Formats: sequence, C-alpha cells, structure tokens
Amino acid sequence: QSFLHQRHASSQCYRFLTHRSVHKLQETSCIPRLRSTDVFQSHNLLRNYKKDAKSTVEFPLSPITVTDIKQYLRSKDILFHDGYSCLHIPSIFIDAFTRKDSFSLFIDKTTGQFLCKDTLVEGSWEDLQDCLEVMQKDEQDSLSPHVLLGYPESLEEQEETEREQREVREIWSSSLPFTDLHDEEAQLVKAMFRITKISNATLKKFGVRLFKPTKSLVFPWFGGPDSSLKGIKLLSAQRTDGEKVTYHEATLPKCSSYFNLFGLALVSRMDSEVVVTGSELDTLAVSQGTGLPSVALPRGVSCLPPALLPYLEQFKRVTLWLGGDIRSWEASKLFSRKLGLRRCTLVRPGEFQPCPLEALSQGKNLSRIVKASIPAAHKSIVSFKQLREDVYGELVNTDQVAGVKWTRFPELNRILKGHRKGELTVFTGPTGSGKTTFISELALDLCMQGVNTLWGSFEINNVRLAKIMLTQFAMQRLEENLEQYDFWADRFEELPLYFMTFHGQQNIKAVLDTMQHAVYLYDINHVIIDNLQFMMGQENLSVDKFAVQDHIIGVFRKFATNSSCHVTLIIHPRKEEDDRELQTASIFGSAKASQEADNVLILQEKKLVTCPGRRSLQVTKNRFDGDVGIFPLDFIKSSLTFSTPIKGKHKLRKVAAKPENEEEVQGNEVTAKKDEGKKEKATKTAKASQAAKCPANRNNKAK
Ligand SMILES: Nc1ncnc2c1ncn2[C@@H]1O[C@H](COP(=O)(O)OP(=O)(O)OP(=O)(O)O)[C@@H](O)[C@H]1O
Repeated sequence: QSFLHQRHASSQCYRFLTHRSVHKLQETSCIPRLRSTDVFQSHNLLRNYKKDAKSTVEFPLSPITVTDIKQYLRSKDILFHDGYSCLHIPSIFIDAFTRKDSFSLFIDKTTGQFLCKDTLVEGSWEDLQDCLEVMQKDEQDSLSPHVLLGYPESLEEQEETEREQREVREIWSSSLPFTDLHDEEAQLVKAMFRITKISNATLKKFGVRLFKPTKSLVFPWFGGPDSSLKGIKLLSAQRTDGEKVTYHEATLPKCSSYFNLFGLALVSRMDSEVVVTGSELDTLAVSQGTGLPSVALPRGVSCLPPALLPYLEQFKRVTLWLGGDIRSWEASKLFSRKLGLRRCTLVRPGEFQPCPLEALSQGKNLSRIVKASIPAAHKSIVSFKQLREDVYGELVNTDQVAGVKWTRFPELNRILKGHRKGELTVFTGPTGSGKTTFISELALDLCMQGVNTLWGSFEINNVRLAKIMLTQFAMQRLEENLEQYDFWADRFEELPLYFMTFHGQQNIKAVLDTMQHAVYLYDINHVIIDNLQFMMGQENLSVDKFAVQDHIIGVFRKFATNSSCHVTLIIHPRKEEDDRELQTASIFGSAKASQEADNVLILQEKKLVTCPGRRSLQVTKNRFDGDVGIFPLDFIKSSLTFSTPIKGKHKLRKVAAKPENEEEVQGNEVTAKKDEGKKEKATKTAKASQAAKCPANRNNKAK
C-alpha cells in the first residue's frame, strides 16, 4: 500500500517508478525468454519455429481476474463495455472532447494487459491502474500518450529496428504490383504459387506485390493511426514432388515483433463479421470467394497472440477457417476459446472443405462452406448426429490424429504413434538414470517441429537445462567447439521454447497458474514438470505421501484435459529394488492415479543382461491404442543424446509389461530391429548435413 502511495506521489515520480516497475516485472517474470534476439531471421525458416519473444515480459506478479478488473473500474466510476476477450473503456490517452463515446481502450480479461487503439499505447494492468490513479489525483481528464515510459531499446536494438525499417521501405518500393507485370509473367508467378484463381483485382485490393530478386510475394502490413507501412511478409514457393508446393516465409520486422492481421486495413468499422484464416493466400481466397472481410493470423495456426485480440473485438461473428488439416482444426478450437466461444464458428477441415485457397482452386462455393461452419460452443449433451463428422474426421486422418511424430525416436512412434494434445504422460526411472536428459531430447524433438513447449525444471536450473538441450540440438560437445556457439544458439533461440523460473519446492497452485498463463499467452502445447516431488513439500504431509502425489497427478490430469495441452510429469519411483524392474505400480500410490495417466514411460536401467547399465525405454501404458513395448537406448555422451543401438549388437528382450497381445510385442521387436539400420543411417546423414551447414567459425555469421 505504502509503495503504491509513494508511486502516486507525483506524475514525475510515477514516470520513474513505472519504468522501474516494468523492469521489476521482467526480473520476476516466471516465464522469461532465453535471451533477446538480435539476429535477422532467415528467409527460409518455417513459421512454426518462431516464437513471440516480446510477450514474455509481462508476467503478472499476482494473477488477475476479470472480476477484479471490473470492480476496480467501478470503484473509479469508469464506464466499460463487457466485450468478448476484452473490457472496453474510453481511452484516457485522448482528450475527453475527441474521445466522445468511443471505447477504444481494450483491457484483456485474462491478463489485464491494455491497448489503446487510437494512440497504440499499451501496458500492463498495473500500468493502467497507475495511470488512472495519477489522473484522479491530479484531476486530469486525460494523460499524454507518452506518460508511460517504454522499455528502452539498447543502441544495438535501435540500429536493428532502423535497419529493418530501411529494408522494409527498400523492398516495398522495389516490388511491383501485379498490374504492372506482363500478363505472361503474372501468370507464371501465379502458377508458381498455385494462385491462378486469384484475380489481379484481389491482389491489388490487398496490395500484394512481387519482389523479383527473390521471386517472392510481398504482403504489406499497414497499421497505426496513420495506416502507414509498418512491415512486410515475404513468401516464396518451391515445388516439391512435382505438384506439391512448399511455402517459406520471412517477416520484417522479425517475427517476434510482427503483429499484423493481414487484411485488417480493409476492414471497415461497421463490419461485424470476419473470416480468420491461417495464411495470407487463404485470406485472398476467402475475400474473393465470399466477399466477406477476412484476416490472416501472422503466425498461422501456431499461435494467436493476445496482443491481436483487441483488433477482433468489433466482430459479432468470427469464422475460423485455418486450413485443411487436423492441426488447423485443433488450433481453431483452442483459438475460439480466446476469442469467446459464443461468437465463433469453425470450418471443419475435410475432403470437401480443404483450406480456402485449395477450395477456390477446386471451384467450390466458399460462401456455402463459411455458412455451414459449426458453432464453437458445444453443449454438454450431444447426440451421435453431432459427433459423426468428428468421428469421420478421425477415421480419415488417422495419421494426424495420432499426433506429432518424433524424428529421433522412431521406435516410440511405433508404440505410442505420436505426441497428442491433452494427454498426460508419466515418466519414471531410477535415480540418476538419465530421466531429465532423456525427456529433454524427447521434448526438444517435438519443439523443433513447432510444438510450443514450456519447461518446469525444479531440480536443475534453467541454464543447465538449456545447456543440455543446446548440446542435444547441436548434437556435439560445444565446450570443444565454442566458435560454433553463436551459430547453434541463434537457431536454438528460434524454437518456441519457454522456461518457468521456479526452482526448488513449489506450491502447486503457483505452478498451475503459471502454466495457465503461458497457455493463454503462447499457446503452449507441451508442459514438462521435472519433477513432481518438488510440489509435494508444501502439501499437508500428515496425510499419506502417496495420496498427496496421486492428488497432484489428478490436478495435472485435469489441466491437460481442460487446456488441451500435453503434460509430461517426471516422477521418482516409490521404491527401487536392485534386481527388479520398475513397473507401473512402482510409481503410483493407487490404481486411481495410474488410471489418470494416458501414457506411462519407464526408463529401465539394468534389464539387458548382455550389457549392464544400458538403458531401455519401456511403455507400460498407452491409452491411445493400447500398444506397449520396450526398446533399447544408446547414450552418446558427447551429444547427451539417446539413439537406437546398432543392429544385431544387442539383443532385445521382452519384459513383463503385461502386453495385451504377446504376438504384437514380438512383431514390434522385429520392426524395431528393422528400424535400427535406418535410424543409424539417418543419424549419420543428419550429422553430416548439420556439419555441412555449420560454419567453421563465428566469423561466417558476420559475413
Ligand atoms: N544412459 C546414460 N548413461 C550414462 N550416463 C547418463 C545416461 N543418461 C544420462 N546420463 C548422465 O547421468 C547424469 C544424470 O542424468 P539426469 O540428471 O538426466 O538423471 P535423472 O534420472 O533425471 O536424475 P535424478 O534422479 O536426480 O532426477 C547426467 O550427467 C547425464 O549426462
């Protein structure tokens, strides 16, 4: 209280302290980014490798609820509209006469973060409270938009921003509108991007141009009160497998500060309906095919940054048509929660409803597809009639339904089939057997494929953990190749990877709040908790220890389901006997708790008689399709990675995993052996190609 009073003693003082409080927030942030990036992002990186580095700054010191926000506003006699994702209040950064009845300041209901659309002033809930207090104290009816001190950019950052802005202007001014191209050339470019059905009029309307030197389409980002050019996205196309086209994109400014809803500049204040797509080309297709306003998400289906929500508040109906695959479908269900379920309808991907661009090329009626979109808010009781399309979707897309495949662990794909959202994986193994090291590689593999990942490492600190992951990423001992550090660190920084800063014993509520917050901000798909024992300390230990553990498992289970987020829990076994293998029962206190887990993985240490000390991974539970099994792991100390042993060298043996189908396990083992040769070859090729890509020294980076 007294601190607050001091803060509000004068505007001058307030400016200084608010500035400091921003830093305080950064210091205490529970989800910091690894390091600020100052590297221009390669034109060839896929969008799902990018992460929103900027938003890690604003972790609230104490979680805020919409009720708290409303109560505070009422206490200050501030009128507000209760919007879908935000509360709308009259902006305090424009004078009372100009603002009239316009409610242009948006407060995020989940985080309290605010944005004034008229002045683009933004800040945390604490910042807004400070501003309101100062206004009241000084009896002012508005504040200068400059009252909030920004987060000062370093000289390097300023230079980088200026360089980017210069580059934006240069590329834009040397790009050509399609109407300036010869017919033949325009057709050729359209054929290359597979957009022959998109008319020149549509391209012109959206201001799409061609940048000839890299044969890229240029999508402009117009924004701010003066609708000036704020950035661009460059899209290049490459034909693979004859007909298939792979797109690569790059943004300026770099992806972490690229917050453009492409198409927004064409939306009028009166529009109440919008179709949200996962790519700029899809937005062109929707606009041309339906005549409806349409916007594209800057990072496609990988995330919907909350910073964009105020721009979507005006729409009473939002149709999410994010693509033609299961990943888009899952993303649309998650994003609709952020946008407010009531107003969202979803286009279910399928044979007759591909992504908008494909639908346009196939001559489908896009308006009809949008009209047939289904409400996102589902009822608690449904009939099979409502479910049949979902069931059909699962049947025709079995591979995608099975989840993201590991690239480094083909044997795990064979047993578990993939990594799926909303599941709970429990992982155990003897003390010091390499649990953290193994899970680190397992999670890294997924993260490298665009699975947004959050680590809760309570036992080892984040620097050590990041060092392990970076070594696994580079697949080599970086201590001996320090000149390559920047090369690998720059690439590692691009991963959608976040760390909680908790260390040691933690209160489970604080951890869950942080996880929830991260899911909202970064669309986290995978949380790893290492390990559960660090959440036990503060619970009431007068009750049975294992009952507490089971309770905590139940809490994480609920979180995984409700947040559609995969949770991997590392747990120490309850007892270890030297000559006995660990089993499912070695972890859980009760049968109920083992029931909660979808997957149970055990790192077995001493099971292969021929090679003591060798680890193997055993899957003892797999709710998805019931397959269980075991496969050996080879540990490469220099890279801290695990890989399948060389064919024929080590004999696989069956363990008492109580497989439902013994024949199946034997079959699995045969397949595993077949895979070994392939894996070895793949590892060698991967290492060779990485070595080829990696520069001999850091000077190359500067070049
Ligand atoms: N398969 C392996 N063979 C030999 N050493 C390994 C293996 N896997 C990991 N290690 C090493 O063993 C040490 C402990 O590994 P790690 O911290 O991953 O184990 P843990 O099971 O998580 O430990 P704890 O039980 O304390 O949580 C590390 O130095 C790691 O590099």
